[in-house]
Amino acid sequence: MYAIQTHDLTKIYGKKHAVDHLNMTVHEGDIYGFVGNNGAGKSTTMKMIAGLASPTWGEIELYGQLIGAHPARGNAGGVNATQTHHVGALIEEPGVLKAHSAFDNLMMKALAIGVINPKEHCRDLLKLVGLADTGSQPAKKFSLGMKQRLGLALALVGTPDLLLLDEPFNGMDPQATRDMRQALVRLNRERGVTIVISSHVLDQLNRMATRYGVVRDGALVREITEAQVHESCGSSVRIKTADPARTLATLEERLPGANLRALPDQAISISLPSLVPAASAPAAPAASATSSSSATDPAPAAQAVEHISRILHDADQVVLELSVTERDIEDYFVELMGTPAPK
Ligand SMILES: Nc1ncnc2c1ncn2[C@@H]1O[C@H](COP(=O)(O)OP(=O)(O)OP(=O)(O)O)[C@@H](O)[C@H]1O
Repeated sequence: MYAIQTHDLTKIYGKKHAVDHLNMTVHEGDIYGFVGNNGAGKSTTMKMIAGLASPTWGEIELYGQLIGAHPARGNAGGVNATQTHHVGALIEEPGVLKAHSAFDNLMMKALAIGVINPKEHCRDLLKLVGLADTGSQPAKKFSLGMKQRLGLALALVGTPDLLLLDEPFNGMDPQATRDMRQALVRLNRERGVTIVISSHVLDQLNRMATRYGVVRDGALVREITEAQVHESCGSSVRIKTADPARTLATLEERLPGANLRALPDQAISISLPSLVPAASAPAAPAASATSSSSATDPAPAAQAVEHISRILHDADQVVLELSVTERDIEDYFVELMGTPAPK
C-alpha cells in the first residue's frame, strides 16, 4: 500500500510556485529521502502532507484516503489523516514549550492525544532520543541538537504510522546524528514506521533511505530506489574500442544480464554490480562482484577488467581504453537536482 501519494500538488505564495504539480509516491515501510536544493519546495510539501499548510491545487492521499484537495473541488469526502493513520511531524521549529522540561513537553502531548500509559511512553521516548537524563531542566536551556531531539520525540508521541522529518539532523553533532539515524532505522524496521526525511546530509540519507525523491523548482524530477542509486553510483567499467557497435553486440552476448550503456563519447559503460558470470567463463568476476564485498573493492574491479579484456581479445577487437570509474553519491544527486523538471 502507498503511505503517501500526491497528485499535482501545488502551493503558490504570491507569484511563487513553491510546489508545482508535484507527484510523489511513498510506499508503506519506506524510509524516503526527500532531496533538493535550497528553496526546491521540500518543507512546503511536507507541511501540506502534515496538514500545516493547505494546497493551492492538487490532492494528497494518505493510506489511500484523500486528505487535501484544492478549493475548487472542495474537500468533501476528504478526511483528516489523524483520524485514520497517525502522522508525526518535525518540520522547522519544533513546537517546544521552552519553560517546561522535555518530559513535561512530551506528557502534555501524550495526554492531549490520549496515549495509554503516557508516563511510560514518554520515558521510553526520552531514552530513544537520548534525553533521559535531562530531568527538570527547562527546554530553553537545551542546545540546538537537544531541541531537535525533543522535536523528534514530540513527533513520536503516540507512535505514528508515518513520520515526516524536515532536516532532523540540523544542529546535531556527529554522535547525536548517528544515534538519531540508528533510532530512526530501528523505528522503521521494528515498528514499521514509514519515514519521509528531507536532508542535505546525503551521506546520512545514504545509510538509511530505501527510496529517494528528488525535487527541483517545486516538481519531482525523479523517484529512485536505494538499489538504483547504488547501481548508478557504484563502480563501472568503461570501455572504448575502435568499433563500439560491434563491441556492444559482443558484450551483450557474452555478459547476459549486465547493465550496459552506450555513452555519448562512444564509450561503453558496464555497471560492476550488474556483471553476472557469463556461461562461457564460470570464474568470471561477477561471482565476487555480486557477493557481499563492496562494488568498490579493487579485486572484483580488477577481475572484471581482466574478464572483459579477454572477451574483447577473443573477439579480435582493438581496445583503446579499459578502466574502472566510480561515481560519488553527492555528484549523482547534485546532477539530478540540476535536471530540469518534467513539464
Ligand atoms: N510562507 C512563505 N511565503 C512565501 N514564500 C515562501 C513561504 N514558504 C516558502 N516560500 C518559498 O517557497 C520556495 C520553497 O521553499 P521551501 O522552504 O519549501 O524549500 P526547501 O526545499 O525546504 O528549502 P531548504 O532546503 O532551504 O529548506 C522558496 O522559494 C521559499 O522562499
